[in-house]
Amino acid sequence: MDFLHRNGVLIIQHLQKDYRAYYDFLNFMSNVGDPRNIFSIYFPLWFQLNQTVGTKMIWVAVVGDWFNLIFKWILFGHRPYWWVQETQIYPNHSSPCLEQFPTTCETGPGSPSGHAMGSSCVWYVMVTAVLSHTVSQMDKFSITLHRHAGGRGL
Ligand SMILES: O=P(O)(O)OC[C@H]1O[C@@H](O)[C@H](O)[C@@H](O)[C@@H]1O
Repeated sequence: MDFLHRNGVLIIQHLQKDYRAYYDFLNFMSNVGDPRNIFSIYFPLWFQLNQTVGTKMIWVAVVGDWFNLIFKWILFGHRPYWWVQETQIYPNHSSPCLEQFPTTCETGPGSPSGHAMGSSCVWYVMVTAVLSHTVSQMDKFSITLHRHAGGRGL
């Protein structure tokens, strides 16, 4: 397990160091996808626009959170931010310094990440809804165009 945590820490360091320029973008994506927005914003909003998407949102929140809870009970994984302080694999207090953010300051088990699971589900539902809407609009447009061209005998 230490091998996994150590590599996870390396990936976090890589992202925090080499992708600093994308901080605002990544933080924005993470905040927009925050599952806590489902109940207060996305469900009421999407239910007005499209009941199927709104219902999907609620199912994503309920089923996704339930799965996350079960997986957390099974794995009961460390969070990298406290693992680097507690592990003995870094000699002489040379543990890496990881930057923390408000959403990472949680005290429960960290694996699998509820935020990562929830956000990816929220983004998946929203992106697929927008894509299918766009495709159906394009289909309607091309049918109209085809009929129009056919009517003119082109
Ligand atoms: O399991 P993780 O990654 O710490 O994420 C859990 C948190 O993820 C956040 O997105 C939710 O808004 C919180 O309610 C939740 O506690």
